[in-house]
Amino acid sequence: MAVHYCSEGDTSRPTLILGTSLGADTSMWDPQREYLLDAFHLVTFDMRGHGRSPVSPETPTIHDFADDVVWIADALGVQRFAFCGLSIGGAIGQSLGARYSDRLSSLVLSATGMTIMTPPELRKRADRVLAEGMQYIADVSASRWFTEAFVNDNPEIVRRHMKHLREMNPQGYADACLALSTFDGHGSAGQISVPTLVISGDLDIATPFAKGRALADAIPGARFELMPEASHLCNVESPELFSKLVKEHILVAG
Ligand SMILES: O=C(O)CCC(=O)CC(=O)O
Repeated sequence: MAVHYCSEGDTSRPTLILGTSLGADTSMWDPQREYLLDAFHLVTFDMRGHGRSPVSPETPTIHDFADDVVWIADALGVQRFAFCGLSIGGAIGQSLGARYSDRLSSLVLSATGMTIMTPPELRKRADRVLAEGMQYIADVSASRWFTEAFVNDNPEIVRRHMKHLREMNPQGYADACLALSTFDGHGSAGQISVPTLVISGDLDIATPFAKGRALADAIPGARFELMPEASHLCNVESPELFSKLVKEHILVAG
């Protein structure tokens, strides 16, 4: 389906599409511009029901979100692209890797796993935001997304992320929770044939790094990198290291 996207930089460079976490919008990738625009044509997008994208006409699956990424590439006239996704964005990356290897040059799967949380937890979250709105999830998310040190040192950045979460459409958030609740990459990870890097933060409680390591072990030839003193939004907490890992992996993969 048609979703909102931003295309930046020199389109003659390799295209890198960046997929956000649950409850985030394209601004999640602002810290990467400084480090990645010199090497890539950068594309960011809002998932269905997030940011400026419309809510899905039906409850989406992770494959639907992945199909939207291919829709964006088609709309831009891009045949082959690299994809980097974080958390639910990493689940979307797994779907792309297993189903669209002809379109992908390489993959980075960050702060993610073959499953994320449990189906009952995700269904409960979806029910709760639909009943109560986004405030409750905004209240608990700062400590799940960022280390305590980052929250203390960067109150304005954390406030901006929580504001977006609080103000987003509960239906869009609930739909993405339900999509994640039915996703299980155990059966498909072995089918991913593009060069893949898995990145985890060592202090991530939302998607603990053991999940990232297990994902890397399940994908033929995948490499695993553990980021120190980093939590879930490790791209925001340590933009320089995160971007360096992404850039090196994609440029070496070619
Ligand atoms: O971030 C995601 O895409 C899914 C996991 C999540 O929502 C992290 C959290 O529990 O806040």
